[in-house]
Amino acid sequence: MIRFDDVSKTYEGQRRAALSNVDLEIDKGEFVFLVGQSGSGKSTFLRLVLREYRPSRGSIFVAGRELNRLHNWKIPGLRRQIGTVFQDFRLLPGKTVHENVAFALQVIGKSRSQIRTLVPETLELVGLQGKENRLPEELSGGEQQRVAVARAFVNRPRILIADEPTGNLDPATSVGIMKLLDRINRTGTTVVMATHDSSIVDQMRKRVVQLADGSVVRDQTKGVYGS
Ligand SMILES: Nc1ncnc2c1ncn2[C@@H]1O[C@H](COP(=O)(O)OP(=O)(O)OP(=O)(O)O)[C@@H](O)[C@H]1O
Repeated sequence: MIRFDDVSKTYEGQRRAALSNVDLEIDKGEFVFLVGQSGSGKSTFLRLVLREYRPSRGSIFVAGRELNRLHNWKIPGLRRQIGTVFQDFRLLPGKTVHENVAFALQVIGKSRSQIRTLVPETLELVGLQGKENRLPEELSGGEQQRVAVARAFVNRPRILIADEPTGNLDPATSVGIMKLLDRINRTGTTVVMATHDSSIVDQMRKRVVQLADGSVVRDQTKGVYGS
């Protein structure tokens, strides 16, 4: 589903590479934690998958596409296959829970009848039924992150990318969000999650890829946070 072939990325004006010589393959349906110290290259990896940047060297394949060869006009099509969740939720503040999730479908041209089915179904999946008409400010952090997960998943993407999704949540709430991501993963969606949350990684026992200074230094099935 995602393959990096000898990928390096040096940002403009930087001397040191943010990623260097990364070879990594993530199969369909896998759940992978990306760990490593701040600045080790986790977000850079995720941003390359989204084609927010191009690699300086090497090839990246995502959902059957070689990203170096992807025309700019095909980038929205790529991103439709990839749901994203971030630490800071990124909800639209003036819109209700229902509107936030529906908006993700409107922008990709889904019909009103599809939206009428998919949004309630997904809000139920994330446990937010009954809260459809609330505004983000009327929700707890954990609930806001559930909205963000619903928005990322409502289109049933093939890949879900999560960058520190539990970074702003307390431990009990974080466990709830992880159960949700696990459930989404069990539907066949590939999940790649960058995190500093050692207890979550240790509890879940999924594949762990560790980066250090832009290189993969550990790739462990059913891994733990620290080696
Ligand atoms: N837009 C950018 N321009 C220049 N350098 C960047 C940019 N984004 C990241 N970097 C640099 O690339 C390296 C890797 O950063 P990256 O954000 O990928 O790390 P990270 O592992 O996600 O860190 P964190 O855990 O703090 O989010 C760092 O040295 C960082 O300073």
